[in-house]
Amino acid sequence: MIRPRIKICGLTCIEDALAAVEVGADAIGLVFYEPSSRSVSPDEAREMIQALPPFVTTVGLFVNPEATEVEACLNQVPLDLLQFHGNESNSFCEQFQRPWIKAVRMKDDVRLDQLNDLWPGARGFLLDAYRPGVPGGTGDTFDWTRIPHQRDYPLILAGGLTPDNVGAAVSQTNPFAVDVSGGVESSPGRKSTVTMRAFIKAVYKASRCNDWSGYGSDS
Ligand SMILES: O=C(O)c1ccccc1N[C@@H]1O[C@H](COP(=O)(O)O)[C@@H](O)[C@H]1O
Repeated sequence: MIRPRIKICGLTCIEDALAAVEVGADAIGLVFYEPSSRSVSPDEAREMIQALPPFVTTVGLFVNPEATEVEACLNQVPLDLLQFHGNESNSFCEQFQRPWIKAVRMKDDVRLDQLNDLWPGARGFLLDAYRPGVPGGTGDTFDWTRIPHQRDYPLILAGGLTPDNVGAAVSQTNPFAVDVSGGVESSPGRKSTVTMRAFIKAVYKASRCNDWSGYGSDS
C-alpha cells in the first residue's frame, strides 16, 4: 500500500504549522471561514506560508464564499489548492484558475458514484461526516464501509480521525490522503505536536511504511 498523503487542517499560527511539517505533514490547511475557531485572516495565512520550507502543499478552505472573497484571498495568499467545503457548484469552483478539491458530507442520500458528474473539475473528493447545520470540522466519523473499494477519483478521507482510529481508517479504505483537524488539537485552534506525531506515525504503520522518522521523541 502506498502511504496516504497527510493533510493537517486548521492551523492558526506559525509555530503549529512548522511543527506539523516537522513531524511529517505533506499539506497544511488554512480555514477562511470566520465562524470557525480555526479561522485565519489572509494576512495571518500569508505569514504562516512564508515561514514554511518548500514542498509543503498549502490548502485554503472555504465554505460557500463569495467569489470576491476567494479572489481577494488569492491576491494576498500563495495557496496551492482550494478546498470547497459547502454547496459550491463545479462552475463556481472552476473560476479561480487554481486546482481545487470538493468536500462532500456523508449524508445518507449521498451518491458517491455521481461525484465526478457533479464536479468534473475537482482534483479529488474529501469525504467528511455529516452533522446537520455544521459545515465540517465536527470531529465526527462516518461509516467507512460506505466507501467503495473501486473509485475513479482520489479519495481524501476526513471526519473525526485521530491517532487511535486513523490506522483502521487507512486499512479499510486505502485513501489517497487523510485529513485531520480536531483529532490533533490541544485546545480550540491549537495543535498538539505530540498528537500530530502520533497521528502521522499511525498512518505510516497502517500503510506498512517503516521509514517514518519524524523529528523528536514520542513523549
Ligand atoms: O475545521 C473547521 O473549523 C471547518 C469548518 C468548516 C468546514 C470544515 C472544517 N474543517 C474540515 O473538516 C474536516 C474534518 O475535520 P475534523 O478532523 O473532524 O475536525 C477536515 O477536512 C477539516 O479540514
